Amino acid sequence: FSTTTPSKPLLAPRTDLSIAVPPPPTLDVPEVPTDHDILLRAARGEVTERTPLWMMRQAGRYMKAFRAYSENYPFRVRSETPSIAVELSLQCVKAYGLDGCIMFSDILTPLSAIGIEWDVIKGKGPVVYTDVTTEEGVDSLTALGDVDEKLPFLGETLRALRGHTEGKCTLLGFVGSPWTLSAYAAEGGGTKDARKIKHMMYHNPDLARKLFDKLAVMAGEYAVHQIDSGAQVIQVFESWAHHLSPADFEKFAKPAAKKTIEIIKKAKPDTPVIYFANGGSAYLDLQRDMGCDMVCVDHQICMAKARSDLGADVPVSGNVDPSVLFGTEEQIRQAVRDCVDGAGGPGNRHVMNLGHGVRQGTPEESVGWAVDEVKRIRK
Ligand SMILES: Cc1c2[nH]c(c1CCC(=O)O)Cc1[nH]c(c(CCC(=O)O)c1C)Cc1[nH]c(c(CCC(=O)O)c1C)Cc1[nH]c(c(C)c1CCC(=O)O)C2
Repeated sequence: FSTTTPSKPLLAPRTDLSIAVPPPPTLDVPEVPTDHDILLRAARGEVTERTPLWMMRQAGRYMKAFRAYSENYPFRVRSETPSIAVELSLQCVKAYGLDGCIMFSDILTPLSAIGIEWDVIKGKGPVVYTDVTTEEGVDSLTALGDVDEKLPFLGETLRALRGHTEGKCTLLGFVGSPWTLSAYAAEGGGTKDARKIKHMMYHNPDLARKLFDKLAVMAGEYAVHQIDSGAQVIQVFESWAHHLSPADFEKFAKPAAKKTIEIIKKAKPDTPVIYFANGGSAYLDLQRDMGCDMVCVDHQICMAKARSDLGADVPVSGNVDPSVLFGTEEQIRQAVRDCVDGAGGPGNRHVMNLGHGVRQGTPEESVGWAVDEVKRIRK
């Protein structure tokens, strides 16, 4: 991987994309690891020689090299400038030898292409400015349209990333699930109780479904565009499943997510799709038939039970508690071994991950221990 660290902050205004010059894709692969595509194979549901891994939010502020950028550029500049997004995606992969590289972007990124304005504010998190809780609001949302025209950085970033990762590791794209995106938009950002989207669901279910449906189509088409641009696996993030009872998941979120997955699989049957419902481990039985290739599991359940709830035939991803990374080296290694064992042993149609994202403040060396341990456990 050839990437660079900024020597001085580039104080570009956030609308200035003139620095968006990605380095040409480099295909100078010095030594080709035989397991370069192990994550892709496992995500397809194949038995592998060991368990591959990547970590949700593996590109993040826990890394000093990442903070060199996050302290100097706003989020949208970082994620919408291909040269920076490429660098931020690769930092952790280079540092730890992860089996997967996920593009540095956000689930909210495509919203601006359908008429929903948003930003990530330092110290506050994501903010959505457009009201989607009214009939007019929902009707005003447009189709995704031409992504290369509306969000040109996306394809550019993925194509450059694929040049860097080819023969080395698997490139992951991702989308937010329709329900989680709708909830983010309705709430206007983070929420304790998702009250506004629930109000819509209970008082005006037809309007709520219309919103979920629009976002389901958008997310599906956006994922297809990512695959056309080089993504080899897609993860669908139902990040706010913890706000949903099993009944509401089944009634509202599941049909919408299934629609997104259906659109992806119809256009790209060979690209594996991983579905992750954060906080949804109490209703894994409802996720058996999402139409995805693999179900990612949060850390509120032990992996052996998750496997049994899902059925042994369902490939799984997850689910080491991200907080374990604040523990000792031995505790971290043990948690990784327990997770591999819980999934039925190394390479048993399992992609190792955390049960949610790497937490801010995680010691950088902890991530290294987790990666090292999973790579040591072979058949
Ligand atoms: C819910 C969600 C969001 N964004 C995302 C999700 C789904 C994953 C999950 O459940 O955590 C997806 C996401 N966001 C980001 C990635 C990058 C790739 C990766 O390393 O996983 C991915 C896959 C970068 C990011 N996206 C964001 C950050 C942190 C802020 C920053 O870097 O400036 C990163 C690294 C902003 C963001 N965007 C969002 C949140 C909650 C935040 C964090 C806010 C904060 O901590 O201040 C919404």
